[in-house]
Amino acid sequence: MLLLAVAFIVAFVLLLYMVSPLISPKPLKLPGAHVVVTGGSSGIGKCIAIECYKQGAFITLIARDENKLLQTKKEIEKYSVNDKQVVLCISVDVSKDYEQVENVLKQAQEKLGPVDMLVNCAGTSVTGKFEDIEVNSFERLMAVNYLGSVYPSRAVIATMKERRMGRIVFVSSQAGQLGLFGYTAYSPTKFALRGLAEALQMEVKPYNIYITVAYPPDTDTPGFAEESKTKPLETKLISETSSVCQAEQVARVIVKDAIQGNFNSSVGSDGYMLSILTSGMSPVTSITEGLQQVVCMGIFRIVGLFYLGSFDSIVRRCMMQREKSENADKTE
Ligand SMILES: NC(=O)C1=CN([C@@H]2O[C@H](COP(=O)(O)OP(=O)(O)OC[C@H]3O[C@@H](n4cnc5c(N)ncnc54)[C@H](OP(=O)(O)O)[C@@H]3O)[C@@H](O)[C@H]2O)C=CC1
Ligand SMILES: CCCCCCCCCCCCCCCC(=O)[C@@H](N)CO
Repeated sequence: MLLLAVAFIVAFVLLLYMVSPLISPKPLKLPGAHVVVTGGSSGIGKCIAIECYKQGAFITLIARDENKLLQTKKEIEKYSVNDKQVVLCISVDVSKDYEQVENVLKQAQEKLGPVDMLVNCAGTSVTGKFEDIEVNSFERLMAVNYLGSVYPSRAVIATMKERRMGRIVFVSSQAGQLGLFGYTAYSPTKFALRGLAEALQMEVKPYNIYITVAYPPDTDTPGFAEESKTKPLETKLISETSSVCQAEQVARVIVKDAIQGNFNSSVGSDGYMLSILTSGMSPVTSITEGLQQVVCMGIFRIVGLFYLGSFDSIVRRCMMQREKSENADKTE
């Protein structure tokens, strides 16, 4: 019996080793590469653009607000490593009209060459209780966070396939790995990116194109500050389980994983556990990653159950508090 188990494990490891040449992509070279960053004028997207620019890439920034774009362009240009580098700005809404997105990307490619890496970082959030969130917010978030990632990706994929190279990054969220109080409108848009990424990766892997899904924790950005203004208490308390990250740090990790062609990109120990725990049937990009998933998944589920218990008790406590203060108001 024991022998059989050992034989099975040895065979399994051998099998993993056999397919390893197929699953370890060659790193992308950033110097001289054309990197497009949607949502590149603020927060995580801006830091990703800076990180790539520092490594010698040519950058196209996409966002709506032209002033913010120009201001960011100036900021990024301070980090140039050679005098040929260019930062191009394009003002467009990534979620409105596919043809418009396709056109602006065509223009960007005429100026800076074919896109080597596309980072889909444009996104926004609305928090609140399910019944308090406006119905049109559900639609708007799906449009910006999901379709706003589909459109640019759809517009660059044909050229990437022709060139048999490329990277596409989807910026999801830890809230795209588990559903939490307050995120009924936001989480589904980030879960959707994972489904898109898995299906697309299977299609484009033979063309040497690699997809990365990033799952950042709460990160100190203008978007996060805005979100925090109206966040329910429950969401705040639950989120405090993990600390707020700096955008520079998150960006460094995302760029490193994208260059390497890792399917999964996470930050911090919570991020690591969540990614192992939710790896499901996602593609694996290294043997060590596969082995870590096999070994750790069960243990992390136990850890996760404790987290879920504490989240439930936060939600219950908040409800009781609220009822108490409502009753007090009534008797006054
Ligand atoms: N900060 C956080 O805590 C976390 C954020 N994330 C995700 O990371 C991404 C970036 O977040 P963060 O840096 O906080 O966001 P910010 O709000 O700071 O920046 C958002 C960027 O996206 C652009 N953008 C928004 N809507 C559109 C649109 N319709 N078309 C084109 N551009 C648009 C904005 O420019 P403009 O408004 O001018 O168009 C801006 O450049 C988002 O997808 C977010 O969901 C994930 C986990 C945690
Ligand atoms: C073993 C498992 C461990 C699990 C630990 C879980 C910790 C949960 C904290 C979740 C924080 C929510 C992040 C959402 C950020 C986001 O996308 C918005 N801020 C966007 O603006």
